[in-house]
Amino acid sequence: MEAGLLVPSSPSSSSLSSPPPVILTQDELKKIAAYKAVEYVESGMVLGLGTGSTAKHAVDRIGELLRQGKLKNIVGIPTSKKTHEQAVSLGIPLSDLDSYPVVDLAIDGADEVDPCLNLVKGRGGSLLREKMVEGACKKFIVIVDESKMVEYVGGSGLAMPVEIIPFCWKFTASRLKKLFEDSGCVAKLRTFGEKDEPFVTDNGNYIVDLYFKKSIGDLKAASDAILQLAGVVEHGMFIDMATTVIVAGELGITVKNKK
Ligand SMILES: O=C[C@H](O)[C@H](O)[C@H](O)COP(=O)(O)O
Repeated sequence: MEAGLLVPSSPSSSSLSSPPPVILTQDELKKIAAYKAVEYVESGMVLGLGTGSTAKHAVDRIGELLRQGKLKNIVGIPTSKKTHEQAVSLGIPLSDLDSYPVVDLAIDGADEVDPCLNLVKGRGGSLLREKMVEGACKKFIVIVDESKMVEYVGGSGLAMPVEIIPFCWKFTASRLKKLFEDSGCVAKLRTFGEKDEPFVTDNGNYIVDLYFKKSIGDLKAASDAILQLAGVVEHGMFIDMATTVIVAGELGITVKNKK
């Protein structure tokens, strides 16, 4: 585990008063984590490019280093249409898993990280492509600000997304809810806009967000149960997939490696 202070110390020991501590915004913390992760990128790598407000900083940085000639021969595999567009705008050469079934390194954000480095992802709706790309990686670095650290999956009280096919979505949502009745599960179709239209993923599917009042216990058992339901495409629990998590907080960067 490494740690580095973000808050500058007093410039000289003779100063009578210390400068006020620098309060970083959540977005600045995300950027710090992202830039740290990009230090692991080497020329010639096939890179999984994550999605979301944290991963966006990493993709920007990769584009910048390519432009400066400090990185060369990178092939990016984007995890969403949005990241694809961003990478194209930055001139990052792109391909896909059909051509590159093994990815050297992926860098992506997360919505929750538990003490065993299990994740919740997909609050931005990109969980399926992310899981495909990040499941094909030799190394998967997760970048978060400290607000994403939780005691257990679902512990933030926010959504655990499940991508489902649109056909009879209410039926699938009620079966999902029933699976986790003991955890006080609430299942909600993700919608957007004034008309509450269903949110549609890059793959043409819907998302049902599951909210838990308490821990769902064994994550592998929960995963198996969800994936056994016909109509479910994928869920947002990324169990035992992250190899490194970089956490940026007010007191510095912490790098947690999988044991
Ligand atoms: O679908 C979205 C992805 O899983 C994101 O990586 C995740 O939601 C974290 O996003 P952000 O960095 O914007 O908090």
